[in-house]
Amino acid sequence: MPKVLISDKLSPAAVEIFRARGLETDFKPGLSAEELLDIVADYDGLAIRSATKVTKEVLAKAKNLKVVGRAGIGVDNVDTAAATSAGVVVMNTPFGNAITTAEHAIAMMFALARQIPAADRSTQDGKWEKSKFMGVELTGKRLGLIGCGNIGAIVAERARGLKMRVAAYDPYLSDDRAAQLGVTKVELDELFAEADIITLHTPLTDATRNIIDAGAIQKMKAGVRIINCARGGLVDEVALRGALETGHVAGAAFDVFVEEPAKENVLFGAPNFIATPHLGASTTEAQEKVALQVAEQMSDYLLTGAVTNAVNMPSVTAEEAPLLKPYMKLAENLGAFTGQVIGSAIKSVAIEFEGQAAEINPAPVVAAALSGLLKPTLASVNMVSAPVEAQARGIAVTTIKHDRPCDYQTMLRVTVETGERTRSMAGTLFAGTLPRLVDVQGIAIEAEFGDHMLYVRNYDKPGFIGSLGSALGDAGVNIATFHLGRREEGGEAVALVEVDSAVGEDLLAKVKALPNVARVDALKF
Ligand SMILES: NC(=O)C1=CN([C@@H]2O[C@H](COP(=O)(O)OP(=O)(O)OC[C@H]3O[C@@H](n4cnc5c(N)ncnc54)[C@H](O)[C@@H]3O)[C@@H](O)[C@H]2O)C=CC1
Ligand SMILES: O=C(O)C(=O)COP(=O)(O)O
Repeated sequence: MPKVLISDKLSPAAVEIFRARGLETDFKPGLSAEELLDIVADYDGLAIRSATKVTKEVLAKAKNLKVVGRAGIGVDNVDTAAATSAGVVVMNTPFGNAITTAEHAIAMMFALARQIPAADRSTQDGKWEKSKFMGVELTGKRLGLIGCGNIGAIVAERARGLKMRVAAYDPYLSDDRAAQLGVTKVELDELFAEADIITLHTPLTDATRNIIDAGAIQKMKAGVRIINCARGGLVDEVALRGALETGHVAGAAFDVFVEEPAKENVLFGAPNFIATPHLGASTTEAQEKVALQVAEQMSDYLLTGAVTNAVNMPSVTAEEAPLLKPYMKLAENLGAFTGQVIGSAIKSVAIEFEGQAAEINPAPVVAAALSGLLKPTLASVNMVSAPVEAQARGIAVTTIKHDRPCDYQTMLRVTVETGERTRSMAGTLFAGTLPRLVDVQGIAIEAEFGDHMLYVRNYDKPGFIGSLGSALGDAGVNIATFHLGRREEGGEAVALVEVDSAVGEDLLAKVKALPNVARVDALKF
């Protein structure tokens, strides 16, 4: 049974779900990086929030790991590229904490507008400084959103309810969506020039790092207020400190910092600066939602192969998973067959879907075909890593669906080109689940994929079967199944022989030397 480690403070709901689904579960929130390195090899699944750093080193140790589940949105604490190369699915829960985080941004906006934290401290210190804490009204003010995805859109809706005028800078926001949200789409400089309050809701990327820097602050209205409940690093902290000191920025409220946990920070103690310790997602409701969701998603993947909300793999629904599994196996076998006989660098791969196969979700099947194809040349590749490995090698991948009469109820074909030669294999599913090879290089054949096989290209001449049988028998290799196909009588032919043990180089050379044999390969599936 798969084993899961929860290494961050997830709601106990996650433990309950994992255990109810029959997974062995260890709940160890607050593990140090060293402790994680020591034990991670034992687990098939790792459930985290933002504290655990899933680095290259962790992934290198995690020999059994199949899935990292982030109970939350941002996966910047996971080395997703390294996870993909290691064949580990990374999934998140993109919606469960969005409302809660948007509410935190709104709370920060009120806290800034009315200086609530400072007023609270002063009042409880017995000062009653009524005139010191003059606030600003939010009604009618311009709110500038940088990023208008899930959370930004919720902030926009709430802010419109507060009678604010809302503008958004988000290159990926469509005009229709902006109109639906009642938000004015603006360019970044326009937002900087017009906004009374700016709130950030983008991921941290190369394009968004320091999107608010000293130059940007210069372009802002004097008296602007800035809220960051998205990611540390979106705002240049040193530049902001300077602007808070001069009063050009009238206040800032941050939930996230360049270095976390932020025990020290250049912004701490600056005038009108409010800080919370990455609390955006921390409500009972949100934590229950993300914990439940991540535990269900991870259990589904580990137990059924269903993939939901993965950031590095196409989705496979729970309903699709049982239907797609045999197709993925067939595609992997067809890919593995071609990969083992191709012999030189691959330029392109086409995966064709015919009959009932033309109706299925092709992406996971293509990933499985690529995984089989690349396995003979790459030490460890699976359907998570195969598409990026193919891309990295400049292999062009095409998916073709045919809507035409087909000899079989369902059929997949994998065709690989190297520039010098083309290899093409097709297969079907017997009884909807059993992979069968039905075509090798245009020659009809009907064969199962066995663990050890001999693939012989020969000429259709009398005596071939006998001499091949004797060569194998003399070497003590038992034949399990024997399948033949030929292009025409006396012409090019194919023999696929399933054997009970691996065929060594000596025996391969003997078979190759038999009369009428053109080539022979030992295949493994
Ligand atoms: N403080 C906290 O505890 C939490 C923080 N977050 C963070 O909030 C942020 C937003 O989350 P969601 O709204 O769920 O993400 P999302 O993916 O739904 O939205 C992000 C938006 O940013 C936009 N964007 C991307 N590049 C941009 C650019 N260069 N300039 C302007 N806009 C750009 C995208 O088009 C998208 O609309 C993420 O960084 C997430 O990690 C999320 C949950 C809790
Ligand atoms: O979901 C996110 O992106 C968050 O930043 C929430 O982080 P947390 O789960 O509270 O450590």
